[in-house]
Amino acid sequence: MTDIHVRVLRADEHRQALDLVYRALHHSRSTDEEWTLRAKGHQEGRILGAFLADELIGTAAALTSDTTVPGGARLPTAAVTGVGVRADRRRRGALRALMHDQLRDAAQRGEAMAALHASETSIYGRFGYGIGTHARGVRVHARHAAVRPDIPSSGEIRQLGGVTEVLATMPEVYRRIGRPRVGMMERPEGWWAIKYGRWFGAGDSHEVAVHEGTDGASGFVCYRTQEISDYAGPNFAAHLEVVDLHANSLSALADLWRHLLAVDLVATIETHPRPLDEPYPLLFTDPRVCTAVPESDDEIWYRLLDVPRALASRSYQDAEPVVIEVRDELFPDNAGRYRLSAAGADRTDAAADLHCDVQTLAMLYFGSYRASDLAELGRITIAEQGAAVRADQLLRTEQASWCGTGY
Ligand SMILES: CC(=O)SCCNC(=O)CCNC(=O)[C@H](O)C(C)(C)COP(=O)(O)OP(=O)(O)OC[C@H]1O[C@@H](n2cnc3c(N)ncnc32)[C@H](O)[C@@H]1OP(=O)(O)O
Repeated sequence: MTDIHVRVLRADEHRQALDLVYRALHHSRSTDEEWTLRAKGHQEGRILGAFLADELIGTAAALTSDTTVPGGARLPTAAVTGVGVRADRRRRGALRALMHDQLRDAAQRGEAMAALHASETSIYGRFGYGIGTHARGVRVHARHAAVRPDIPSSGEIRQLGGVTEVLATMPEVYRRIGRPRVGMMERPEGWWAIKYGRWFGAGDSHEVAVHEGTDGASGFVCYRTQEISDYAGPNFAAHLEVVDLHANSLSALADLWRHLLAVDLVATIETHPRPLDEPYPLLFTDPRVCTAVPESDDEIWYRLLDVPRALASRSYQDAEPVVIEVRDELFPDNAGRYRLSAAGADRTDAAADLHCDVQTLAMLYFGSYRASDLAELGRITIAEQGAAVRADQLLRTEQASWCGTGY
């Protein structure tokens, strides 16, 4: 709709935008304490507002970050968050206007991709976002669980104190553990204030335990416990919710679980969404103490903004080359043919073996989907038999891609 216009919000408009998003997502309005934390995470120029006349009707924000891509390179990324449109002004094009301006702004900043957690899967594909990583929560029956004693321990657990120590320590801990998985992202400084500041704010009961190996931090877990029955009966129990967990080895992961299982009076433990290929049952003496939490498992949606750069920045497995033709209506400069080979990716004039749109390319890029499956599902057109299988091999990643950061 033409009478909607989008502009960067001034700092004095940010709280109004936050409350608009909170209402859109059914949260209560921000408290003053929460606002103080949130304000620390806001990045100048990255919160957009959609206006009808002079009335703010929608907003979308982004954090400046980067994402690890196959092969280990890190690509500048707009981590999109805080998207909402007022309930009484929906389906008039406010989101469309916000998304277009936001993507153009990110591209102008030199960001090779935009990324987001989607509230609903039906929204973002039209803007070129495709599912890049997957994740699934794990539920463990703590009273019957024990970590297998033959998994070697590789360090000590140190529990951190209050919010000051946590905020001073955790950014460096996260940096130290590195980026063991494709899809992991840089956590901007303000992210820690927003997330951990809130988890450790007044009236909250979160804890952080850091795993310290011989070379320094190799993992950490942030969790909180909640009573699920009172002291009166014989079955007093608490539920432990893991809200953030990263480890750069399975032995560090096992040690963190030894710590979690040592927390007394806990009946059940549930984790934030984990990588799909983490061999969870094998951590425990009885593999059946854990089950997947039955939820949808798309984690991060990516929009490739600079396709030539993105394709040239990732690594490829050893296989015969394939030429892929990409369509991109919003960023026509991305459109064209690219030759992918074990040596890298370049534009080419050669005939295409496969054709797909930029959304499908994002699904291939992180190795989370096989080209041959997407071809069977009608998302890729094949010009040459065997090309999809070559693309499967070239684009395969060793481990499941996973971000592990909520924003
Ligand atoms: C990254 C994040 O922050 S995720 C959080 C997203 N926010 C929410 O889910 C909060 C609740 N929802 C909202 O605030 C709004 O409904 C929004 C932001 C999802 C959509 O805003 P609107 O201004 O109504 O969207 P807009 O009118 O621009 O619609 C653009 C297109 O998306 C479609 N669309 C919009 N919302 C939805 C939806 N929830 N489901 C399916 N399609 C949708 C529209 O039909 C339209 O389709 P078209 O391309 O065929 O024309």
